[in-house]
Amino acid sequence: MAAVLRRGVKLISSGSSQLLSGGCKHGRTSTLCISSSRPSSSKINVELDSSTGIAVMRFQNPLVNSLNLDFLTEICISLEKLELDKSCRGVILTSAQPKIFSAGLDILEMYGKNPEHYAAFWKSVQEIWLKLYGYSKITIAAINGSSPAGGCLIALTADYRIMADNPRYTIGLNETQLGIVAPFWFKDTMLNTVGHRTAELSLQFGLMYTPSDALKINLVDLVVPEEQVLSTATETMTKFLAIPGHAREISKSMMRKPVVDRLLSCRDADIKNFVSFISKDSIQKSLGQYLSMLKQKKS
Ligand SMILES: CC/C=C\C/C=C\C/C=C\C=C\CC(=O)SCCNC(=O)CCNC(=O)[C@H](O)C(C)(C)COP(=O)(O)OP(=O)(O)OC[C@H]1O[C@@H](n2cnc3c(N)ncnc32)[C@H](O)[C@@H]1OP(=O)(O)O
Repeated sequence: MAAVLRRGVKLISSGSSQLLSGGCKHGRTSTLCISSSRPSSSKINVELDSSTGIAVMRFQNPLVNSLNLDFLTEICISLEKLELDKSCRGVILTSAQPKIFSAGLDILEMYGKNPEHYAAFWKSVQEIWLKLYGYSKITIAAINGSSPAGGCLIALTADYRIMADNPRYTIGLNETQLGIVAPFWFKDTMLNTVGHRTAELSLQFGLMYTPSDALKINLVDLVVPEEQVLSTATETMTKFLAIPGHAREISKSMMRKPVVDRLLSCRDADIKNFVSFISKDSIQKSLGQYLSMLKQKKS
């Protein structure tokens, strides 16, 4: 159930099974409607401040915010609700997990499963990208931890990226390091942000960047002390909000629509391509080895 935190601010815990359709208004505070059952299963929480119109969406999928089917679905539903909610003007994406923004796609969703599962999973990856890259409202990524691959993609879809100044955190599209290939729309999102040559090197080597290096190549827009990431995101959002909304929105769409349309024109083929690629023995072997490496790292 939504709980009032301070004047005009509501905390919204949302498990995908708990979300009801449509937004609703409670007095002065606009928020999402959810049922009160099993709030502990929520993988995200959303705080919407109706006095500023700024929503903060925190990812909280232990341990590392890896993007599995349920989590992706939950994020997508919440984004949709915020997009429909007139009192929301912009969304800050950040993490409630220590040290990690998002570990990217959940490798277990792409390993040892059947083609139907791979297809459903990839469809949900497409959905989140289409929703975020084509999002009408302002989005800012407050990157308070590491952000490899799909985590980097989520950050790349935002209108602005602010990263915590901690050299232990890295960000980038590291797919080739896992023996897999970032699909064309991951590539296009990167290319639109950092330019052709940097994207080419970055994708081939699967480079991960420290915050200061990410700033140098414009992968992030700002690096600030960790404790200032959220406040800086809020300040930046206020600057975006000062721009006439329709003009900003059309400009955003003009920049992004060709890339969005490209995926929309071949969604089914892209799913087929993914399923056939990920099902290959050699790719499964690479993913298996990578998972073992992640586990061994601990011991
Ligand atoms: C021609 C082309 C056609 C079509 C396109 C085809 C293919 C494209 C396909 C896919 C694209 C994929 C994009 C991706 O996002 S792949 C995922 C990439 N992610 C990573 O490489 C991150 C790996 N993880 C890490 O680097 C680290 O875990 C960390 C920095 C995120 C966190 O480090 P910590 O030291 O804090 O924590 P760990 O002990 O390492 O991890 C804890 C726990 O979590 C498990 N885990 C970590 N990341 C993932 C993940 N992405 N998926 C699933 N599980 C993950 C890790 O194994 C640990 O588990 P245990 O506690 O040991 O059980």
